[in-house]
Amino acid sequence: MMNSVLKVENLSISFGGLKAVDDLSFEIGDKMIYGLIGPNGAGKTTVFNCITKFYTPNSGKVTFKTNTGEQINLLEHSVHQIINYGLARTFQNVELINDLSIIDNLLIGAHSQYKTSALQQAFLTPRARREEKEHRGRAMDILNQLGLADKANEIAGSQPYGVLKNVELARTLMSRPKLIIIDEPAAGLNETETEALAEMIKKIRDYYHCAVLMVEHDMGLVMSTCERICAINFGKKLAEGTPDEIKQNKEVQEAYLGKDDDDAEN
Ligand SMILES: Nc1ncnc2c1ncn2[C@@H]1O[C@H](COP(=O)(O)OP(=O)(O)OP(=O)(O)O)[C@@H](O)[C@H]1O
Repeated sequence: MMNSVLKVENLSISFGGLKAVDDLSFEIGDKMIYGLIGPNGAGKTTVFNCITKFYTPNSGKVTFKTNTGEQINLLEHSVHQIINYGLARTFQNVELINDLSIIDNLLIGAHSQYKTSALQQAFLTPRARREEKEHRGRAMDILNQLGLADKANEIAGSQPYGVLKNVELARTLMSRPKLIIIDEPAAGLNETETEALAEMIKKIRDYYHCAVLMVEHDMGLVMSTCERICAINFGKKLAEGTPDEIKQNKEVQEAYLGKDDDDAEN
C-alpha cells in the first residue's frame, strides 16, 4: 500500500442535474508531485474546491495525513484547522498584498503559526518580538533557499507576475505544509516564466519534503513536473499513471484532441 499524504475516495458532487465529479478516487504519495488534468469543464476546479473545503461533496472521503502523522477526514474539519494540519494552497490569481514588501507578505503567511495573541503582538511584548524575529528569519531562509532573497524588500506590486507566482509558493512554506495544492499555476505566465515555475515547484519539494498537487490545464507544465498524473473528463477518471503512460493513453488523447486527430488540427 502507498504511503500517502492525501487519499480521495469515491468523491462525487452534482450541480443541479450535472455530475461535476463522479465517483473519483486517487491517491498522492508522500513528497510526490502529482497532477490533476483534464480539458475545460472536466471537473478539476471542483475537485480542488472539495479538497480545500470550498464545496461540500455529496459523497466520498478525503483522508489527509497531518504533519504529526495522524489520518484525518478533511471533510470533517474547518479551513482554519486544515492549514494548521499542514495543507496549504495557492490561488489561480496571485493573492498577495501589493503595498507590502515580499518578506512582509511571507510573514502574513506565518499568521496561523503565531503562538502569541494579537494583543501581545500589537503591544510588541518581548515574547511577540522574539516570535516575529523567528518568523522573519524563517521567511528570509525560504527566500534565500528559493533564490528570491534579492526581492525580500521589494514592494510586491512592483514585481512581474511570474515573480509573484513564485513568491506565493514561497509563502505557503511559512506554514510548514505536508501538501501544497496549486490551482492552475501556469495561467497568465509566458513560456519562460512557466519553466521557472516548474523549477521552483521541484525545488520546494526537494528542499521542504512536501507533496504537491497541481490542478492544471497546461499539459507542458504537468508533463515536465509531475511524477504521477490523474486525467479526468466529465468528472470521471480517464487514466492515472506516469507522464509517459498518460501521454500514450488513447482516452486521454481523445479527450484533449477529439476522437479524430485530423479534425483537431483543422
Ligand atoms: N458552482 C457551480 N454551479 C454550477 N455548476 C458548476 C459550478 N462549479 C462548476 N460547475 C460545473 O461543473 C463542471 C466542472 O467544472 P470545473 O470548473 O470543475 O471544470 P475544470 O476542469 O476546472 O475546467 P477549466 O479547466 O475550464 O477551469 C462544469 O460543467 C461547470 O460548469
